[in-house]
Order: sequence, then structure tokens, then C-alpha cells
Amino acid sequence: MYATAFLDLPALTTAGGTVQLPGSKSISNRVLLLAALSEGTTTIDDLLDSDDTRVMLAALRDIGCAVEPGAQPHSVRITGLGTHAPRSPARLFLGNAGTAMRPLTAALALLGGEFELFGVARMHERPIGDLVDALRQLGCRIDYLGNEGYPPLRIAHAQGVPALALQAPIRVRGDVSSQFLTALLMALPLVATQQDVHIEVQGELISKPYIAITLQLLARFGIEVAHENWQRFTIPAGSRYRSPGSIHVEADASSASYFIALGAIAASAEGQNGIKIMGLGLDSIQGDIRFVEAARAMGAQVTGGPNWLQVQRGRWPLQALELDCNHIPDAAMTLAVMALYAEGTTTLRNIASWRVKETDRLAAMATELRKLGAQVEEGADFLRITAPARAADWRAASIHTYDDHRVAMCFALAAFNPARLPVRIEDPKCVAKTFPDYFETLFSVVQTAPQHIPVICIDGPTASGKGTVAARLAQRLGYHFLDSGAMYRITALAALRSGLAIDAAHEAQIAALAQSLPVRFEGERILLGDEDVSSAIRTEEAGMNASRVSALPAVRQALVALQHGFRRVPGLVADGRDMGTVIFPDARLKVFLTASVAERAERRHKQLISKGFNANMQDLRADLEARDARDSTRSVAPLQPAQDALVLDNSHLTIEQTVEQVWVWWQERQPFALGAQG
Ligand SMILES: O=C(O)C1=C[C@@H](OP(=O)(O)O)[C@@H](O)[C@H](O)C1
Ligand SMILES: C=C(OP(=O)(O)O)C(=O)O
Repeated sequence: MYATAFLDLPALTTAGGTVQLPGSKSISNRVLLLAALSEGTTTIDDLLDSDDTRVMLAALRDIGCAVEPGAQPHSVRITGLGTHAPRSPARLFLGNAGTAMRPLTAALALLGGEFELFGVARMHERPIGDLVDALRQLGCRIDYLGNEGYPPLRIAHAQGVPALALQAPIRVRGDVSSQFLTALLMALPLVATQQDVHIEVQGELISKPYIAITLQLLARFGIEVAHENWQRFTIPAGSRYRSPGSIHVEADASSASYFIALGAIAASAEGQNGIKIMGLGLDSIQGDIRFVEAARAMGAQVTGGPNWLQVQRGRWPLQALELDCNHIPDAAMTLAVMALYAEGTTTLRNIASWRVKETDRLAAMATELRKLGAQVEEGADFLRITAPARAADWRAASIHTYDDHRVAMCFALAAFNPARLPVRIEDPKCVAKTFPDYFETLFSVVQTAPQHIPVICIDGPTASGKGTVAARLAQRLGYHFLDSGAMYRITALAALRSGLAIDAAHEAQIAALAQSLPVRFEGERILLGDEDVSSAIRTEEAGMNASRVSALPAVRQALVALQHGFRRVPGLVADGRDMGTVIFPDARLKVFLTASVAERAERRHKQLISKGFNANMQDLRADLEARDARDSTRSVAPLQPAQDALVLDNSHLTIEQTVEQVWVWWQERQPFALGAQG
């Protein structure tokens, strides 16, 4: 997951490959609760691991369910409450998960005990009044702890569940969120022992396909609910939850919408057939699979089998769409971004529920689409979007994401804009609600020309702090990191291990060895094959050997391709001695970091002493002077600032101050309009 303040996506051009998507949030949280309400143990495979399911799992543990990891990576084993009462009192934190807050409120109210249910600030602005009204009708005692009609709330059944009025149909409004009805449908089987229990929906039921998911999963747990036209539901007398033993979670259809859109928008990478999505097929039980129809109407070519979808660009540019999106409220946000690539004006109707989700999504989408240059009309329950007329009308925007995973995920697709502008996604970690590895997954199937991928070069002499500064910048930007000095150190290590002396006589052999070095950077660790060589290459001796190896032109040449390979989406910070001059001459920012010999000798001295090595200041100074002289006079790529490099003498700066200066220089070079915070 990218936990950076923002993530800058470079202009992207093509896409191709296969993605395996994480489990459905709607299925995961339903199945978790149903397993918790059943007797015995249920194994759940391919469960989603995200913020929304974590809060559900934590709540289930708190009320006394046993949760254990299953045999497979994404499987868990839940031992349900069965006939046991839930552990209480309990305070349950439910984040911003509607699929946890609403169903748990209903289930816990009917199980008995005292509970406080609360969430993040936005959860306390998301309505729950219609559900509480329905439960109060039954006789439940539920108090609001903050604002009337919103969480946090208290279920006050410490003395047990009061006598419930089960005779009359339970009325619930269906026009604000279908989750209220889902909550009742999952809770009422607990009390429909002696008699049928009826639910009547008041007002138009929105998001109906989510009710279909609820009914399908109830059936898997032994409860067959009948309904008349989605208005009247009957839970049969004698209902009792029975675990199916094991159950599998399909991949998330709403998450699939971003990759279906990707296949429709991006030209296919060479040798690929667009995007293949694994984990769900056209027969999915999730309503958002119908996003496929909308995407096809706009131009996508989609085929599918039992557990896969294949998407390719069809009509291009896309074609505008006019659609009632009530049945696909979540995936419809993706259509709004597809509209940026469509001819004509796209209208998404009947989406008033967007206003009470993770944020006011109608306002958020309108604001952010406009930042990119689109014309948008925002109605009470609709959005009308016209794409920027020409490439030149697109704007480089910093997309505010309102702690809404879907805003972050769908706007990433704006990186395919014809103006080849980068797109900044603020607070990318908000995707953790349903798809923590969204950006990693996206990056695994998108490509762009190397010139679009930003590179920051930090060159400079030994002990200038360039390695630390580059690593910190890379981390802060979410970019890849190349410690090119390590390449030479590793080459020297590998050469000596192969019995090759580091001199001109062995140049060709060492170059051949360098060409195929299996080197990887994993966070702080540097791996040669499977061996962690981080410490072995950090000794003074290894440094001297690296300097010698780097003076051999054929070896430098061999390492060029290896280093170019680190230039990958979303960007690269490279440190070394010739990053800006030789390896990445087109880098967007080149910094030459230096400090006085005295200061650098002092830093190196401190570093060695802290690692428990013996060190003598005079020797260190002499060594540094010798290395500086050798590095700056060597025939190939001598150590000197690139002509367009910014020179930073950090003799009197801390590492933090140095990082800050480079950060400021980098930000100044970004095209995003200042103050463009939504
Ligand atoms: O029941 C569900 O799993 C959901 C129902 C929908 O909410 P509404 O019924 O509030 O539209 C949807 O937006 C949400 O992401 C998940
Ligand atoms: C509306 C959403 O979430 P929730 O389940 O919290 O309602 C969503 O995931 O888009």
C-alpha cells in the first residue's frame, strides 16, 4: 500500500496483462457475520483483507467468536456464536464500513447485550435512522450517543432482548440505503423461530442488487427468504442458521470496474490482449457485474468465463452514455471517469445515494472532474459530464480524495489523458477500505514510454548523504529507488567471489558478470540472488573495490541497461555518481550533493564508530581526498555535476534539511496548480 501524502501518476499509454483481484467487500462482510451467527465453524476462502473486513473481524472477536487463520493465504475459520450470547458489554469500532455498522446494529440488537457502535467521523454523518426506527418498532432499545439518526449508538439490552413485536410486518425505508433492509434480513432469522416474520419496504428500494446478494448468501446459510417484487419479504418460521462448512468469496466486482475501464481506455500493450481479470466472471452474484453492460455500451469489448473477464479497447474514443445507475451505485463512479474519454455528454442518473456514502460523492466527483478540464453539471441526483474538447483542454490536477477509496481508484484512470499530463492522487492510502494494493495492482499492468516516467538523480561524492537523501525521497514519493553505488559494490563482491582480480586485465570478464547480476532492492535490503548482501557491501574495503570496478569502462557499460531497468512507474529516485550525467541525462531533477572533505570525513568517522569499527580521522580524510581525485579525473563518467544539476552543499545542513530542500525543488517542478486542494 502507498502510505505517502500523495501519489503522482505519470502519463500512462498502454495496458496489458492479468490481475487477480481481492475478494468482494459485500460478500466478505456478509459471510463473516452469517458465519458468526451460525453454529460450528465456517472456513471462508479468498476473504477480502481490508479496513472494512478488519473492523468486522475485530468486532466479531470482541463479541466472542473464534477467528483463526485458515490453511490458504486468504482464508479464515470462524466459529460462530451458535446458541451462546455475545460477549458484552462491548464497544465496537467499525471504521467507515457501512456493511459492518448497519448489519451488526441489527444483529446485536436481536442477540441481546449492551453495545456501543461507533466509527470514524464520516461514519457519524452517515444515516442509520431508518434502521433504528425499524428496530425500535420491534421493541429494541437503541440510543443515539451523538446526533439523532446517526452513529454512534448504544444498544441497551443488558437485561436481555425485550419482548419483540414480530406479528406485524416490520416497516423499513428503502430509499436512503439498501443496507438497512440487508441488516434486517440477516438479523431477523435469529428470532423467526416460531412464526414467519415479514418486512415491508417503504418508498422505492434503491441498490436492489445488493439485496439479491443478501438473499443468495442467506440461502447458503440455510435461510430461504421469499419476496414479492422487492417490496415485501418473508423470513420463514423455524429459521436457523446452518453453516455451509466452507464458502468461497468471489473477487470484488466494484474493484473490477477500474480494470474493466482500464481495458476500455488504454491501448493494449504489444503482444497482449488487453486486461484479464481473475476471480470473477459474468455469472457473478454481485450486482456490479452489470458495470460490464455499461462499459460495453461505451465501447469496451468484454468477454468472460466462469472465473475470468477479458477486456479490450473497442470503439475509440468511447461513446457517451445516458444511464440510470441506481443498480450499480459504486461502479457508476468509474463511468464518470470513463466519460472523460467519451464523445458526447454522459449522464449518470438516479444516484442520490452518492451523497451519503464515504463522502458526498456527487459533489466530490463534480469538483475533481472539473479540475481535469471536464464540464460537469451536478444535479440533486445526477451528474452530466462532457470531456475536455481537445487534448490541450486537459489540466494537470491534484485530485483530492475525501478519504473515499473509490475517488482515488477511479481517478487513477485519468492518467491516460491525451495531453500526457501526470495526475496527482492525494492520500492514496484511502484505498485501504476495500483494495489496499490497488495501485500496486494497477502498476503491474500499465506501461508508458520511459520519458514519461520521472527520475530524480542525486549524485555526489562519498559521505555527502546522497544515499540516505535519495532513499527518503523515494519513500516519501512512493517511487522506486536505485542505489547505483551498490551496483558497483555488488559487482566488485561478485567478481572477487568468482576469483577475478579487479583490474583492467579482467575487465571483460567482470563486465560479462555484471550484465546478468540478479540484484534487487527490497526496502532497506539489497539482495544478490537470495542472499542479503546489505552489510557485506558496506565495508570500507568494499567501497574501495567498488571505486576500482567503476573505473572499468566495459563494466560501466554493462551496468547501464541494468540501471535503466529501474525506471518504472510511478517514478525513480537514483543516487550515484553519474546518474544525471550518463545514466538518466533526461532526468527531470538533478541534484549534485556535496559537502566539505572535513565534514564528510567526520560523518564517515561517526558512522564507522557507531557500527563498532575502528577509524582514524586522518586516514579517512586522506582516503576521501584520494577517492575524490580518482573519481573526478577518471576517463569515463568522471564525478562532476551535470550541467543542469542543482548543486547543494550540505556541510551545514542536517539530513532532514537536505531532504526538504530537494523536496521543494521537486515540487516546484510539478505542473499541478498550486492550492488546487479540493
Ligand atoms: O450492501 C452492500 O454491500 C452495499 C450496498 C450499497 O449501499 P447502499 O445500499 O447504501 O446504496 C453499496 O453502495 C455499498 O458499497 C455496499
Ligand atoms: C458505499 C460504500 O461503502 P459502505 O459499505 O461503507 O457503504 C462503498 O464501498 O462504495
